[in-house]
Amino acid sequence: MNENAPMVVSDPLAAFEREGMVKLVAPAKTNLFLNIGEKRPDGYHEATTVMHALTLHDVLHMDCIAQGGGGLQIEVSCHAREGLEQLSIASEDNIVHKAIALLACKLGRSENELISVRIEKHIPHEAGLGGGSSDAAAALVGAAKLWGVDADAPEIREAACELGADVAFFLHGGCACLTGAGEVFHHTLDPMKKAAVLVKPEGGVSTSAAYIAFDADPVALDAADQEAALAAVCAEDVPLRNNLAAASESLLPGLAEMLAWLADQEGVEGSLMSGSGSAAFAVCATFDDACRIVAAARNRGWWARTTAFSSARAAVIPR
Ligand SMILES: C[C@@](CO)(OP(=O)(O)O)[C@H](O)COP(=O)(O)OP(=O)(O)OC[C@H]1O[C@@H](n2ccc(N)nc2=O)[C@H](O)[C@@H]1O
Ligand SMILES: Nc1ncnc2c1ncn2[C@@H]1O[C@H](COP(=O)(O)OP(=O)(O)O)[C@@H](O)[C@H]1O
Repeated sequence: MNENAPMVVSDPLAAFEREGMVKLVAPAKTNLFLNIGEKRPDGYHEATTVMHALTLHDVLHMDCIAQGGGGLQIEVSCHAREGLEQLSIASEDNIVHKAIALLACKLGRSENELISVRIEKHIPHEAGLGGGSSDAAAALVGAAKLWGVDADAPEIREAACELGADVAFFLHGGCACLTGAGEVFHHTLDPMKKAAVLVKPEGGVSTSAAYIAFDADPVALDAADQEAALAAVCAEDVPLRNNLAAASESLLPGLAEMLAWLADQEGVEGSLMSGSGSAAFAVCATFDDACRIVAAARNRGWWARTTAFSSARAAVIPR
């Protein structure tokens, strides 16, 4: 090796990372199966879902800086990548901010310190891809690491369940069947090793708006599909169903057309709206099929990209 050759820095941010900082991966998810049931007295709905992590992910950089006073301070900045629309929310409204504050409270932590978080957003928001929930799970894992708290501490899972129905899944990742309001683990499934396409029309769907539209006109799935999802051992065995799709379609003109278009593409083995939408995924026979479908979707003006099913979870990236 030539010792005078210039050093190649593969990650440009690495040069700015302080010793002790933590970098985390926050994967997107899709729901292979989503069966919403009755509304409960707490306002949440019964849900049976099979979630699968995707290789598409956000990246979080977290640092802990000692302060002279003022207790816990949290600063979260969000940076849109890959041409995504900037998420214009205040630091304190970011679910990552809430996650860190909640975990500190549960751990009884009262040090004077600043937790600074920089989120690189690759996952579109209001897409049903769980970006915010995954960021929150990663922030819990990252804060625990910065504070020297065991990754299995029960406070982490408790905080995840309080932050939102989807957050707990991201601590587990891979493919899992969940019940309750979507936060109770039923069983783990063998993940799929397949290429996929994600497509999203302009505009998103608010999760709470989708649930309200669902209550106005509920759709029931077959009991046989519910049994198949609860019994499935592999991700491939899960029937692709989502009874929230009609509600989301009623909220976003153009969504139904996009879902029909995706289902009709050559090389698509199965497709479905992701969670509450507005993104959809298609399982593809080959990576070449996925690339061709992405190009065709972009020609129609939709956001689209290839991805793959993954066994990832929200986790620290080793340095
Ligand atoms: C629909 C799903 C499918 O995985 O997620 P997305 O596709 O939006 O990511 C989930 O059920 C969403 O989970 P999550 O996005 O964590 O929702 P939360 O923040 O907990 O709740 C947002 C709102 O959705 C409604 N909600 C959520 C979950 C549930 N089982 N019943 C509900 O009624 C409630 O009105 C709640 O105020
Ligand atoms: N870190 C974050 N990433 C994305 N959205 C966030 C974040 N923090 C708060 N939010 C808010 O939460 C909403 C839902 O999160 P989002 O990732 O869009 O979920 P989903 O698409 O799975 O329904 C967003 O529209 C945004 O207003």
